[in-house]
Amino acid sequence: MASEEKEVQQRAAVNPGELAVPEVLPLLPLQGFVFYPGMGFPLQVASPTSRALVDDALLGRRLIGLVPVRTEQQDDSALHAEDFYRVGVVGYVHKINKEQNLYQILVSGTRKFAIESIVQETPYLRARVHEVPMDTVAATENRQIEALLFNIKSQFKKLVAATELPQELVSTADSLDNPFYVAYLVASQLHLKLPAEQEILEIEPLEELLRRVAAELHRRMETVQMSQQLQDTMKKDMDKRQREFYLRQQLAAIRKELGEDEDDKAELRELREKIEAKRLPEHARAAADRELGRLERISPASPEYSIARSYLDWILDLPWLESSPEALDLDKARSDLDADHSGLEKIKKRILEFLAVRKLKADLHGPILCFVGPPGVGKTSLGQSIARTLGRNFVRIALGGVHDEAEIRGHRRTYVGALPGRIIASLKKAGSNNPVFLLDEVDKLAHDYHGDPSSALLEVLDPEQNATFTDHYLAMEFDLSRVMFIATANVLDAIPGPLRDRMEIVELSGYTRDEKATIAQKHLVPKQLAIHGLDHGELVIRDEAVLELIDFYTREAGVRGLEREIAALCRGAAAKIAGGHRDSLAIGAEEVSGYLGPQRFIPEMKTRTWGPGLATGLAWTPVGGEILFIESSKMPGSGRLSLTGKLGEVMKESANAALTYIRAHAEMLGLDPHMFADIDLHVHVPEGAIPKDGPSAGLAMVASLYSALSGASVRQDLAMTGEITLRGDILAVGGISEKVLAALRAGIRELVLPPPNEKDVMEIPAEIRKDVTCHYLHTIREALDILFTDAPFKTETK
Ligand SMILES: Nc1ncnc2c1ncn2[C@@H]1O[C@H](COP(=O)(O)OP(=O)(O)OP(=O)(O)O)[C@@H](O)[C@H]1O
Repeated sequence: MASEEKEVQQRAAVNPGELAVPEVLPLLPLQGFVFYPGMGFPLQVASPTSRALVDDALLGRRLIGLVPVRTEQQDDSALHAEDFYRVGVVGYVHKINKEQNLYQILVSGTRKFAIESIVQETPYLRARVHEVPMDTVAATENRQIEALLFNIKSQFKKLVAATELPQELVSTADSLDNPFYVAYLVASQLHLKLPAEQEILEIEPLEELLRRVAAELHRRMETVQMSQQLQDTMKKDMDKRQREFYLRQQLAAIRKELGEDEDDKAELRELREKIEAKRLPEHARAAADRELGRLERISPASPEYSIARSYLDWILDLPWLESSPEALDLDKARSDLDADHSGLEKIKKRILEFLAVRKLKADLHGPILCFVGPPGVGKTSLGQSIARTLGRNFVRIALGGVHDEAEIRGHRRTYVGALPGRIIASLKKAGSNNPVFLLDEVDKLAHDYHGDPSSALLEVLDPEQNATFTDHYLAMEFDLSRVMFIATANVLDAIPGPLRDRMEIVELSGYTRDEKATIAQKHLVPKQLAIHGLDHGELVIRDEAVLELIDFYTREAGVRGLEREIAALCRGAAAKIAGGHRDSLAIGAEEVSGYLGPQRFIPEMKTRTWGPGLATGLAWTPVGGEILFIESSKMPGSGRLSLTGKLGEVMKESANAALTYIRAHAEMLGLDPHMFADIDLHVHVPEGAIPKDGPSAGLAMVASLYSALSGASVRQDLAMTGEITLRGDILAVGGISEKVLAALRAGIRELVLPPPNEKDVMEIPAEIRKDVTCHYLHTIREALDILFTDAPFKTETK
């Protein structure tokens, strides 16, 4: 044994790198790895065939062919030629350590070879081979190679630093002269798959080899870095969780010590009882149970607890199955509506018809009532009356300025501070699932990038869809089909089209002076007296005082301002009575200013000095009708027309059309057709702060301009509205009932109107209609005849 070892040592003195590649080599199969030139390490040889191979090799020059095999074949003796890769490395066996069935050999790789053919198959493979050169001659000159080598070495250094590779590898790589060896050393540390390792072994040109290794090194580096980042975040996460866990444990211990955990248990018990007692549909009960289960699992101190808790509260607070008993008695409805509102005959009739149809067909998915009209005409209070007469709860949902879909439909629970939308919140407020919802000011819905609230409303109002309305916060269905929706708006045109299609529009135009007086005495005064704790005997507000308020302290279509002024009178009187000065008071017209200060509105007609160039038009605004003065003036100039008073485009155009009409018909109208070249005209519509637009002032523009040009005055007791054409026709306009009311308010009782609008006038209640005289005229020429008592064309015709 001793002599054998000696022999091995002697042989080891040989420099294996200098040994030439023999022509024939025994092939030792390598399972799953590549042996690169320049490397040396111990191999274990177990199979009998391979052991025989080693034994034979030791008898000769100790050279064996180390060739990786493609297949994962455990038994070496079953391998065939095609299982081997084509290129391998010559191995020199330095040392052998034999145990019973296992040889341990120390081998170093020297040169590369390629298999040409197999010369022997058994007991092990032997092949005819030739050397594959590792040419380093070019390397010394090549800058590329130099750069690549530098790059590989420095990257490798980083890799070693970032991983658990032994530090010595860096110095080994630095000390190697042969660039091939450097490449192989690095490649062997990159955890490459066998095919990739073998590919590297097979690359012949040095530069290509170095590029490949540099690329693989780079990829490996990236993987290491990514895994490190991952590791870092996981570690942070773990640390945080561990800390939280620890703190919670502590907190639980403290709470236990303080006896608070009993409180928590009691709270949860109470919640469970509540859930059991509450009438809930299946899906809501399941959600409530689920949430309660979560509450039981999480700590009461965690933020999730309060989120889950308030969600559960919402479920418990909603009227899923509670509804008010519905009692619809049409006679009672009639008397309720009458008791709450004076006048409004046509509207009440429409409401009663609407209710009657609902009574006949309870599941009728009918349209939604929408009250359209100026402020303070009783839209909201009609809704309240309907709810009262039906015995349902009433909730008002203000939609003015709502611009976010989430306001209707809520925020998902993933948002911090999420809440249900207004529909669900209002249901909670209503406390029953069949309330009357008044959707106030649907015309003021806005929309922006947060989504369109009107589309969410569409779903709410659509009988086909609203049984399964889903709020984002609740994230489950709530049946809205029993809710009665009523909408209100000031301006019909501003209601989003699809919403308007689903509604039955009921227009309220405003009240006359007399109607306002009746409403005041029958409703507003008693209401305000009660609010201020004055009974009838203590304060009497006389009819003249109410008329004084209507004429000189308010200018409005509705009665909101009037109610406010009555409240002010009550406050003043209450102060006097409470001060002990008087037992009772009566307020007449003269006393009003003592309470409210000087008159605020002087009727416009009275403030005007009338004369040529003035005409009274009628305008429609969202808050009711208005009278509109048009002033024109002529002066020496060069034929220009200027327009002032913040007029909209359409109104400017109608001023131009009015002038064109007059110029084109100058002779017929008794004017000098040549005068226009030497004069400038100025049309002004006062109260400039109010924006004005629309074509309906066309006729008043003609009257005003003609009056200025001819020097004849338009009749002061007459107002007009109508769009004009250049040929002189008068076309229909909108807002007639509001305009008629506005004229009456201003004390004007004669109107010039387009003939198609006669039907609108007929819609106005007869007792108001009887106070006005309307002239329905087709052409401007006919209108001018009525508008002027004295004008050049009249004298000429005479
Ligand atoms: N015909 C009427 N009879 C009795 N009271 C009325 C009548 N019209 C309006 N009122 C009263 O006038 C006040 C204002 O009415 P309400 O608030 O309903 O107006 P609105 O049309 O809804 O206004 P907005 O468009 O600003 O909401 C209420 O106190 C209401 O009771």
